[in-house]
Amino acid sequence: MGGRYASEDPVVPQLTASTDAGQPVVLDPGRDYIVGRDPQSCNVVVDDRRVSRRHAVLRVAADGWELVDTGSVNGTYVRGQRVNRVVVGGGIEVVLGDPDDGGRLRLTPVVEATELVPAASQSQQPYAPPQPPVPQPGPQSIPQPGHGGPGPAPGGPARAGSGPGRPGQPGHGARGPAQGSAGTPVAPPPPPPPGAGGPPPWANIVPGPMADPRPSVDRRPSVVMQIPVRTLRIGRALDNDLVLTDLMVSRHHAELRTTPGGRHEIADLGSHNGTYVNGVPVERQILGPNDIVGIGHATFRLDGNELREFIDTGEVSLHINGLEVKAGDKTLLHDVSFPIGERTLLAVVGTSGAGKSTLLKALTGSLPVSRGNVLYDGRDMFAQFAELRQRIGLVPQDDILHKQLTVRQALRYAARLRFPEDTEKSERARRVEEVIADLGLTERAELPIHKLSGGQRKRVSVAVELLTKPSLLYLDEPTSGLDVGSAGDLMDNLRNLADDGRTVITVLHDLDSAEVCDRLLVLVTGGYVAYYGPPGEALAYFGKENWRDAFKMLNREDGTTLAQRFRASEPHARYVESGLAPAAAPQPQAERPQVKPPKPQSWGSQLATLSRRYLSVIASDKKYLALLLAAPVLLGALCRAIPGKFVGEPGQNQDILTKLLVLFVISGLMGSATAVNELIKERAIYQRERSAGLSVSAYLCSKLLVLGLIATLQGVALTAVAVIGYDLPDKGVVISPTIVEVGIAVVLSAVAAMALGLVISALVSTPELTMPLLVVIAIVQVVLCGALFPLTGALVIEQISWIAPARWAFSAAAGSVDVLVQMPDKGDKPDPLWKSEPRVWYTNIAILGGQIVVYATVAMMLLRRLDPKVGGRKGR
Ligand SMILES: Nc1ncnc2c1ncn2[C@@H]1O[C@H](COP(=O)(O)OP(=O)(O)OP(=O)(O)O)[C@@H](O)[C@H]1O
Repeated sequence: MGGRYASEDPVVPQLTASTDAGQPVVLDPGRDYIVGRDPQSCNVVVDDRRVSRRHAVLRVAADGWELVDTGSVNGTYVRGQRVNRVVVGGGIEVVLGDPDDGGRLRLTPVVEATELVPAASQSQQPYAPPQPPVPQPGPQSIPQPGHGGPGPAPGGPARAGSGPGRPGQPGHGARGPAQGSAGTPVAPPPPPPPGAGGPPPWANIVPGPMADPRPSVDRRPSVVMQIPVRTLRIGRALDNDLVLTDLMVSRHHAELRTTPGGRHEIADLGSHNGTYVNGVPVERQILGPNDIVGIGHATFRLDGNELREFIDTGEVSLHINGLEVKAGDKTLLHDVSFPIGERTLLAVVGTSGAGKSTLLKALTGSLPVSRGNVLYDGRDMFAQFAELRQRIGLVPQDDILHKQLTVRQALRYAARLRFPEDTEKSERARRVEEVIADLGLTERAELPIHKLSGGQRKRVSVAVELLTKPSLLYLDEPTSGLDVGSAGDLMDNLRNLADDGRTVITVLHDLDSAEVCDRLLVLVTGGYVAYYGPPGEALAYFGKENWRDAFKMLNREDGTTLAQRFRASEPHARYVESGLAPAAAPQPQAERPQVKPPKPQSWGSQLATLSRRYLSVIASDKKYLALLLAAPVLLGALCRAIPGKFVGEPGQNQDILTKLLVLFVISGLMGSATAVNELIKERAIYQRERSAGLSVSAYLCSKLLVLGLIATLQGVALTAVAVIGYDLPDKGVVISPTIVEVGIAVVLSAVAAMALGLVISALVSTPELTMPLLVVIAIVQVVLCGALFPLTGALVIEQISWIAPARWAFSAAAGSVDVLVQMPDKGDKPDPLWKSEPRVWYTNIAILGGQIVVYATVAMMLLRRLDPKVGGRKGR
């Protein structure tokens, strides 16, 4: 069996207790051990005068080994915090007698050496070797209990503290090392040797017990401490009373205060990621006995005079109960229920249009569900989504990367955006290097992402998501487009990520990749579950020899029938029913208000980071940069090539309208062309970052700022090349020399057209649509600028022309160069906007400025419509 320890006890391991002096002591479960200064009466001696003679006791409790302070004078400390009781979990260091330099005691569960044996011996003797099911026609070939069946079902016999967990890890009760504690690394199960027959060794290991539906903070707290009489300040900085070494936590995050009436209140100290009570962000709130406080990856609960703390290191279970998703009258998912244990890799496969992406969207809160719920570590995920969304990582199908940046640059910008503003550069850099190493990207860290292979690029996307240490990692078809080798490597990476202590759920189109998964969910048309269980048993369940035949059958048969058949089956009883918590019956849910994601960074900081990243992206694309610089020069020269002057014989200058027209068509086109693709091409990045707290306005302003700068430089260059050297009136309408006035109109025309380009970019659903729309804008600008025919009094056309930046920019410049004086009088009614009067010029310029604001606002509204409607569920 997997997870076996040196002890006879199937669950609780022996414990090594080591101090700075003397030999480590190995303790067997089953009796109590006294820790203290007195060598006569103590089993574990800590030789320090501040340690009490009999200071604490070490023993096995329901949640594994615990150390309980037995009323010592100077106290017991974990990470500087005085504690009454500590759960050892995967290993912990406690300090006795003084928080800073007291006697150190390291407690580490003993893992048998055979747990870490190399692949060959593992594969010969798998952890819980199932007999490969014998494929036989018809669903009756489902393996029967006790006939080579899998290990204990989720929530069944493998209950907390009474059965094996995942291979190579301690039993449930012995898990959950506190963050920052000296956890014992456990080797993931190795892959089977090439060519080895039968299911892989992990195929039938039931991932984690789930029978106890209580949250981990109740079931297996990492630390239990006395609530201090005074205020307890919680945060990342070392000067806090309770230090959380978690980059999602602000330096001074929250305070637990004792009120004069003896009650306890949690108060947020202006943290970036928020303080939550029962999943809802609070500024301050009196705590009741049932309230769960969430701060970063930590949860707290008051229990009498004790404060229980649990650090979510990723080892949490998930129960999906009766999920139903509707779009209008159409039901996209029908009663989807399954449990997922800790450290599980789940593959979601199915027929085309079966609802795989819909399930992922529902689970990540981007699509409302109409029935059912999801329990994350025993907590209603949708009700507490504001807090729990921070534990979710999502790798969409499209890469969430700026491909021009290097791997390291992309990760550093992502870290800057996702971690609280008060994180040090060095802290972020450390985490970036960790994920680079974890994903095997060290060799490629300085390469631009576009030079990486598809599989490597996907790993960078995964690395971005891992920055914040999510407990749940979702991936949408990560292997699509990859060759078999790269897909296999990527799946091995996912396998390792799950083994390292998180739940990984991936949609797959390729069944070959699913073999390394613990569980397989097969969805069929209509959003029905046709199978949930180990991948190795699926074909036998369907009574087919290969997946081609299985899918033929799944496509042919009705979804309701397949779902009914599965509900009546042995795998359903074994892998679904027994794993669902008793209180998990599907419930219709009331509508809940949407809670905005926390903003880890202030608006200004986001703007600065986004603008810097955008500039880096442009600067690293040398060809694009060269084009941006060359365009105004070449097009300005073209404008110059048009015969005629800006100032000629009064009443005789035929060409002035043409020259001005071309000048403003070019400026408008340049402005729109740079912007029209900008939002649509990075929509996947935007949507992912948005759900992680990106501000829409900061994002849009970063585009306006950088593109506005480009448009300004291009407008100045265009004016210089096209106009310098020509005679202009000595004085402008308002500003002299006149070329400055013309330049202002050109620049504003380019910037307003850029903002209009952003509207289009936010509006379209695919990049292909932008080019036709760009052509439409260009033509509208030409026709409606006023140069081709008189607009004044032309009903409808005149009003439509108001939306064209060229209409106002052209008019402002026309006033500056005295067009009404220059052009021949053809008897047309003179355009009142062309008058060389300050009031008219200011009006033209002000409307151009207004257009920039209006177009930017429209683009922002269009971006906002991409936000998920609710983070969780909607009313029926
Ligand atoms: N907003 C919607 N309104 C109506 N039907 C929808 C909506 N979104 C998805 N659907 C339908 O729901 C079904 C499931 O779609 P989904 O994209 O989840 O399937 P899928 O299994 O991921 O498909 P594929 O494997 O082809 O990507 C499809 O029939 C799809 O047309």
